[in-house]
Amino acid sequence: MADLLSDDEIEAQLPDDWTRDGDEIVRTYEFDDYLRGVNFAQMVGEIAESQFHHPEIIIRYEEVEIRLTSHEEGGITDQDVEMAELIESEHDA
Ligand SMILES: C[C@H](O)[C@H](O)[C@H]1CNC2=NC(N)=NC(=O)C2=N1
Repeated sequence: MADLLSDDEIEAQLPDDWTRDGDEIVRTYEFDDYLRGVNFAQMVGEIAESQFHHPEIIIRYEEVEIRLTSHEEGGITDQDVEMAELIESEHDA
């Protein structure tokens, strides 16, 4: 079990363009068309499976919202930050 991060730790470790929303960290990615978003969601799902840490993925027209929290711990842990960083690195690839 990972430890819950403090408010200061969350603020310090949150990757650029991610925001905190209560017990979740959130980012919305924009795409030129719907299917690029769908493909991105698939890639996020593959990362989630590899890390066994699963975000909420909301697919909308030309945008995908990713919401991360650690359910078992009941808040934000370094697993969420690590997932956000992995997603960022894949998105920038
Ligand atoms: C039983 C429990 O659901 C599993 O251990 C994993 C699966 N994926 C998970 N994903 C997230 N975001 N939080 C969890 O606590 C979590 N737990």
